[in-house]
Amino acid sequence: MARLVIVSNRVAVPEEGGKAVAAGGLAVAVKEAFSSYEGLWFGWSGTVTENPAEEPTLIDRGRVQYAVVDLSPQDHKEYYAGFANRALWPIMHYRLGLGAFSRSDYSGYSRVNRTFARALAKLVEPDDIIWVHDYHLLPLASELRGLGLANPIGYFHHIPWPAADVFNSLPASGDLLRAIADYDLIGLQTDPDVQNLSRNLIDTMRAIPLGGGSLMVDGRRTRIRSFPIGIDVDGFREAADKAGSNKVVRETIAGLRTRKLLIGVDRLDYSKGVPERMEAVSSFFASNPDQRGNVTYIQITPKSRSEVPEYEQLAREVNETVGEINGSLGDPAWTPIQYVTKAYPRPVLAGLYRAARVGLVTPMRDGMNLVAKEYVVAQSEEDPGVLVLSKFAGAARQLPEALLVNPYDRFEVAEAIRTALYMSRGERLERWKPMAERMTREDVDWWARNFLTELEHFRTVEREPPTAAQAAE
Ligand SMILES: O=P(O)(O)OC[C@H]1O[C@@H](O)[C@H](O)[C@@H](O)[C@@H]1O
Repeated sequence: MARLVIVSNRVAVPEEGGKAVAAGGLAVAVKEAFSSYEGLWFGWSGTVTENPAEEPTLIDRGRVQYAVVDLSPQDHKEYYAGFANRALWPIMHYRLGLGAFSRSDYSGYSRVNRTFARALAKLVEPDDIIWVHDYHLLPLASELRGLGLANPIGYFHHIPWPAADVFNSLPASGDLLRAIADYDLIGLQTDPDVQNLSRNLIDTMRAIPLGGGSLMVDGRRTRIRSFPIGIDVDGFREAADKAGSNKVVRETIAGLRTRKLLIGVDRLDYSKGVPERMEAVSSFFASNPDQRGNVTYIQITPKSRSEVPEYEQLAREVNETVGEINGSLGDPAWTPIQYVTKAYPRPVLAGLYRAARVGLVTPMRDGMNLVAKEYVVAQSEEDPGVLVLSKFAGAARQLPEALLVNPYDRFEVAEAIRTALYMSRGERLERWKPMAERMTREDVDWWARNFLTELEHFRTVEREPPTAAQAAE
């Protein structure tokens, strides 16, 4: 059986006995990819230690072997908290003002990619296909090629790929564009992301388009295509169906009494637009005073990347915003915003989504946004709620029946909340049905299968040099 090797910064090693760990979107998606392969999942152990071992720790769990490496404090600071999350993350999310580039962080990022490649190369067999995930590992294929690996290597970028002028503001952008072309297949979330990267490679690297998404860059052929990531629809729907028996869900619903629920669930990240959303909810109550006391907004926002100063600052800003809004609008019998920073497991979230009349998913920019998809899938088919979705989330392309909003315009979002709350059941059903069908068709399995089927081609056909006609195109 052909082996699949997955590489990602975070690795979700299941507990012994097959019990899955609490997993984010990336981990669930990657797990799905192993359903038709055996193989290896390589990445950071999540541990930071003074003297990390050079060899990865190997953990066997059935058909998948996990190979994890620790990071030194310097690696963690420069590679993860520094270049990946203070330079690449803001730039990829179009937040030029938040980007903090440092040469030492970039050299740490390059060093960790090199160290990962050296450790991984020893574990890869000639027949393996390799699938690398996310922005922490842009140069990995290039490092692996430098060590002589000729295996098909694919890359999936979970976050947005910005327009050339934005990306090229990053001082290391030229190196990264050169390095990314060492992947055989590059998967992005949406077609605009594909256009942004392809255009940049053509204009900046003089790449030659070969048709069908293929480009010749510096004598190497790569293909760029969109593969919108999906969710585990069956698992999520089942969780929502069973959620009524969950204590947290039951008590939350009981606490609402007759109030309608607005829900937001996001990692605490400035790309998610949490304070902006709170301001929009505040505007809604300001212009709809009759709704005060009739609607509750629950915002669940687990803390994230607290070691990065911009995230610490955001945590303070959100606390202040919640305090101000609750203080000025609330009364002893009603708190407009219930804000929690605890992470809840899937059954609780699925139950809360189902109970919520409105799902508020209003990122300032997002590669895809799986919460939007989960909210849709969790709805009851008799009485579905309404999704208010940012037009700057990749998911908006697959969910055009949602109420699409500009998250920078708090009044537009406030108006959409009002429309959602007053929407008839007939219109809610009409909007929800096509979205639910699309989510079911385009689920995580569809996503993984599409990417891997295409990556498999690179074992043979795609490696052949372009014909004269293609090269002249
Ligand atoms: O791994 P972190 O920094 O805690 O962030 C959580 C996840 O955030 C996602 O949005 C990224 O695409 C993932 O790669 C990442 O793992």
